[in-house]
Amino acid sequence: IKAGWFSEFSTLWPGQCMSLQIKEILHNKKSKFQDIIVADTMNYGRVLILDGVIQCTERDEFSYQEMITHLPVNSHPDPENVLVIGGGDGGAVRELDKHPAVKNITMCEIDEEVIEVSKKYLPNMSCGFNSKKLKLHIGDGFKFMEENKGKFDVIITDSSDPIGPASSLFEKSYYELMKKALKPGGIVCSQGECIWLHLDIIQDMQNFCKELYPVVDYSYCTIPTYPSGQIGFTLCSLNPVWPFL
Ligand SMILES: NCCCN[C@H]1CC[C@H](N)CC1
Repeated sequence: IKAGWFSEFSTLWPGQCMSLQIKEILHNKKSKFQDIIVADTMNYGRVLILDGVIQCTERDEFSYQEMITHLPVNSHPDPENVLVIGGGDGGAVRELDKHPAVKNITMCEIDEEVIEVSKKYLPNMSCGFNSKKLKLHIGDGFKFMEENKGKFDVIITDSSDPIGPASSLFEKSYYELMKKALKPGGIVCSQGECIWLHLDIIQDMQNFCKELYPVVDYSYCTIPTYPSGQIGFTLCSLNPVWPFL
């Protein structure tokens, strides 16, 4: 990558790619898990790129971070204890901290270097790490889930794509684990990919979630720098009665 244009090629969106004009590369280093790049762009502010995939830009991240957090916590009558798997840029925690009913935020992020890079270059997102409600764990969300049963009112999986470190977070066994980690009436909200690109993954996830949770749905937001300009959320609730309030 050099100052000029960054193009987001991936087998997950064949035959298309989003490109951003780059003003300056601020960080470019491999962590234990992935390549981490932060760059300053022409008109999206700073961008975080992991293994060549755009994770968030300062200009449009709010669209995704607000939805993935406020959809579940505003669908729950008393979302006191919230778990975030992933979310190392800090934006999800920033949003959760705003909600008066949220008392405890637990975060489990596998790559500590993403947090350090966000603290250094993405202050508008990493401000979330100043939350007094936050308890931070560095580790694998899958393992964390196995060790934390019946503790959470809401679980948010703010992950990258099902290639590399995040692939296990898109499997049925992970949703079985989350179900055990929820309190009665708990709600799950996960980064759910894009209907224009991943309808097969989405359909498969909706089907296996319906075997586990009484209420399963899919929501989406528009976000210009994600592939096809939008991304969705897989929502599951243990409370069978909508609205859960
Ligand atoms: N907090 C941002 C998490 C990143 N979310 C994903 C990044 C990769 C995209 N292709 C899909 C969303």
